Amino acid sequence: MTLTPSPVEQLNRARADLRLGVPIVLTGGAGGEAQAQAQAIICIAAELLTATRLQDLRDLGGEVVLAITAHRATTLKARPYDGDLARVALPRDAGPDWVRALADPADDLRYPMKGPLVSVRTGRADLHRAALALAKSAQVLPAVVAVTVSDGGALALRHGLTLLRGADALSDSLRSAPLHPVISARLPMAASAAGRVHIFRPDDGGVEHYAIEIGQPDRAAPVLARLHSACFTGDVLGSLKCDCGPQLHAALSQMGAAGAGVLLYLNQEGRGIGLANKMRAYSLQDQGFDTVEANHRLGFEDDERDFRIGAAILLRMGFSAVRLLTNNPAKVAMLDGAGVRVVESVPLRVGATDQNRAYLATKAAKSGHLL
Ligand SMILES: Nc1nc2c(ncn2[C@@H]2O[C@H](COP(=O)(O)OP(=O)(O)OP(=O)(O)O)[C@@H](O)[C@H]2O)c(=O)[nH]1
Ligand SMILES: [Zn+2]
Repeated sequence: MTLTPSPVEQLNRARADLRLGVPIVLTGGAGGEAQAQAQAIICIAAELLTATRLQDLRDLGGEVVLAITAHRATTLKARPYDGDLARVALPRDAGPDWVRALADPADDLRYPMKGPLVSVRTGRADLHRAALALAKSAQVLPAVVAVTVSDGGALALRHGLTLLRGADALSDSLRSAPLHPVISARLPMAASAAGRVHIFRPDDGGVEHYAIEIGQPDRAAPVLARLHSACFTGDVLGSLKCDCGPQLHAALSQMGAAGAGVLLYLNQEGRGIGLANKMRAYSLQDQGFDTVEANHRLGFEDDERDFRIGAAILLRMGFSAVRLLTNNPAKVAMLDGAGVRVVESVPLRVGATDQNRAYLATKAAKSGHLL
């Protein structure tokens, strides 16, 4: 029936509910297995948990766990029995503050002893894994409080909760939404009077991305291109902690001077973790952790970006080969893997400051960037 939300629409509701602190219900069985179909969890984003909702979860009668990624578990010395994640049992007397202290590393150094933490090793973790992927896509901390329930469908119906069926296969749909062009308009810029901004919107209701086309690049030849990830602090505020602002402006100037080029402005703030989490990472960096360690302590990978989005936009615009302005070999590999041929990697070394020297050195040492 067309009145019923599609799985993608339902996914968006779930993402919004997680950001609100409203519980969602996930059921398994994407592969058609009866055993997995019977699996269900109800979960709430840890950073938004209230005492009342925690009590409601306890009243369901099952074991309440906090699912965290293996990176966060390692910091907390909790055993990640599920490989890439751990399900930490909530002690009976633990309240929302205890949960938040586990999810959020802000006070790790002030209160280092949080354990001993006991990880659950029985039962399946597929749905917890899906819930963590959803939390990342909602740009909240990757930590969810969850209870396994027997009839997820009935529970969701009874309480008017968003239900995600077949959620054990969620990670793929979260990452590969197709995009469609919305509008494009002329924009004269300092770097070039012949600028044009194109807006692309993903079909899954995720954030929009932009393409800035300069001049009239020849679609039959490799185009001078840049995949730029949003950096509010660097691009807008002129932060000295990174090199993003100078890279953005240097790339546009180079394209302006060449008379043609395309710069994708991808809304993947903070290497895909969102601005709030990036500021959490900055706060950890002030405690002495480097950019990679800070991401890990928060429970994220070093880099959560998906550059296939960039490839999809380039292909949609008719560009299948690029001369890519970057110092990041991972961008080259991702584009190549996604069907856009990188004929040349053009270094973009600008914006080194006393304040970002250590940051750039860490990216070179740990993330494979070329100095
Ligand atoms: N999580 C996190 N993100 C950061 C930090 N500093 C900068 N960023 C983000 O890192 C991204 C940098 O993007 P880019 O300049 O496109 O990428 P890059 O990997 O440095 O590659 P090239 O600049 O092409 O060499 C932006 O999304 C910034 O917001 C940090 O300390 N932590
Ligand atoms: Zn930056």
